[in-house]
Amino acid sequence: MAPRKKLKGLVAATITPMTPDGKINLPVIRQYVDYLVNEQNVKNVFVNGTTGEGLSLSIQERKQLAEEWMCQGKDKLDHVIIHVGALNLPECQELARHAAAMGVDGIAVIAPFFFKPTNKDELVAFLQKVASEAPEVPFYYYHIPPLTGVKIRVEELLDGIKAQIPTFQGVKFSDTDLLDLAQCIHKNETGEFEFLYGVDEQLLGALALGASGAVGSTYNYLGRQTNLMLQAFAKPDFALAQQYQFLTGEFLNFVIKLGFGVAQTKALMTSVSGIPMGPPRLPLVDASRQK
Ligand SMILES: CC(=O)N[C@@H]([C@@H](O)[C@H](O)[C@H](O)CO)[C@@H](O)CC(=O)C(=O)O
Repeated sequence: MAPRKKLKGLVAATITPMTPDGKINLPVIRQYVDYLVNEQNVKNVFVNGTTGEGLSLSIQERKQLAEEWMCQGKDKLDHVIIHVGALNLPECQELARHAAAMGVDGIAVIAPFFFKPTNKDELVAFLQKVASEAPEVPFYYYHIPPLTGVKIRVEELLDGIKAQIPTFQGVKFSDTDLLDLAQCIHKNETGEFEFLYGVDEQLLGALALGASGAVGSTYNYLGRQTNLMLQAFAKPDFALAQQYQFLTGEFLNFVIKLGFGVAQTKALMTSVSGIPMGPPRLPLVDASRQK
């Protein structure tokens, strides 16, 4: 595998723009890229994940989105990571091959969550079959137990992972179990793996433990502010970093009480950025129509 550029800064978990009648709205992605780069100072994206409703899209739609992000992000974005996870292996493999052919900067895979892996070996076997379809592409395991119900500890998964998945690059860690995260980072003495944290309201805690970066939905519209938190943390000015984390926390605490998810993220991003993100796809319902 060729030496790769280092992933620096925040990664926005992209929203999938849709038209009012539920089709993918590809033409707005150009404007979306410019908004992230120029208004939020965010130059990395994670496409077709949770926020992007990846598991609610057809394979064809996922490919089109990946292609559009690669095309519009050329010379503007630093890293385009494509989530290629699905409930069945052939679709994951097809998406992995497609992403590899486009020269993406990374692929990520969620644990399958209908028939679930029950232990580390089953999970690694599944991930390995996907990763091997893209042998030149850095591979991330996307750990999000609140949604998948797959609670296999990442710390366990890391043991011997490189031997089975030579492209293994790290983990997108979307869980509040900071003990597991800490154990992973502690094991990663040589720093060969990246741990990208995915619970935005707790990012500062993860940074203190040594997380290498962050992927999240709020960086679409709070990227500039969160970048200030990263700068304060790096300085180090912890008191200032805390103030930024408290601000994000106050906002999320308020909206979580009202019911916060992908539908609300779409509505929020539309009003903050002016880019029409449209409604979510069923079973999610438009935030403005919720009773
Ligand atoms: C469950 C969920 O959607 N988590 C978000 C967070 O960014 C989340 O929206 C944020 O922390 C607010 O709770 C991300 O981890 C998801 C994500 O990165 C993705 O869209 O793939």
